[in-house]
Amino acid sequence: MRKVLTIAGSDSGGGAGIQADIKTFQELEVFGMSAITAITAQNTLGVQAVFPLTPDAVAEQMDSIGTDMGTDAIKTGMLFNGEIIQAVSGKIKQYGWTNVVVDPVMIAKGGASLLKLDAISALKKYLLPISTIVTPNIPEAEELTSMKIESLEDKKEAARRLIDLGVKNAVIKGGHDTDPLKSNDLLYDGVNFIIFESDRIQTKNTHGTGCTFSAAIAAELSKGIQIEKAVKTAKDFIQAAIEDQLYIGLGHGPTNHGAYRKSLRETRI
Ligand SMILES: Nc1ncnc2c1ncn2[C@@H]1O[C@H](COP(=O)(O)OP(=O)(O)O)[C@@H](O)[C@H]1O
Ligand SMILES: Cc1ncc(COP(=O)(O)O)c(N)n1
Repeated sequence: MRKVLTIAGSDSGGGAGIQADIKTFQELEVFGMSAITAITAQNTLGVQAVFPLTPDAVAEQMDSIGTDMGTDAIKTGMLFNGEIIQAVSGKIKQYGWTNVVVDPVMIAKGGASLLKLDAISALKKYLLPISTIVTPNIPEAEELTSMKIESLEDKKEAARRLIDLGVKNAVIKGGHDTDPLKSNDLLYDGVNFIIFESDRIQTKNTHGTGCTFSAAIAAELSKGIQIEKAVKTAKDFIQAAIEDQLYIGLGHGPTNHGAYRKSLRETRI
């Protein structure tokens, strides 16, 4: 059984953060573990409160994994501040962990800040250079590269700038794109650009899509699967999860993490 560690925030609503990651790991048949960075009081209407943990508390959770179980891949989500980013980066280096997927979570869909502004430089300085892939949405990619993204050419330029920061691969996600019909993601491995196309699903229930997508990439990388194939599976996983709607809560509801495996079972029958 391959093992995957998520280092992220807890979402009491169960649709994003640690909860989305662990559900995704389970569905993709890997053993999920967690180091919690912050506890959020959150539901489909927004984030009501954030309680960050100390960098030491995060580091100790990582030590617990590192000194016993080990991990085949890591996914980082909400890291909240520069001190936690430094602690996480230090531990990844100390244990020599590879297959590091960084979802540079900055702002929740309702507008709440999940990363302090001054932490962006720490993300660029400490974490991206030791990462396998970074998975920003369009506003996050704009923030990391200090440029506006309005076209495919802009996305390509932003992806190049991300690789220049030392990360091996970058995928710029299309959820925030202005295209009303498509939600395409662009992967760049430093040599080739690959577009993962999908139809945009008309729904407000997209809470946790980015968390789920990056967790799925980490799960696949832990199995020794190559980046392009891992991103393809993650894209299929999130498309199925958004499509098979749950209608939970009054606001931006969660996706259905069981939908991808259900669709595989149905195609087998
Ligand atoms: N309405 C939608 N229809 C289809 N795919 C979507 C939709 N919204 C987001 N996605 C997909 O979900 C994943 C997460 O994207 P995005 O919403 O941009 O991330 P984030 O949650 O970090 O803001 C990407 O693969 C994106 O293409
Ligand atoms: C604890 C936590 N982590 C991350 C997100 C971002 O969620 P999304 O994937 O919708 O951008 C969130 N709302 N809460």
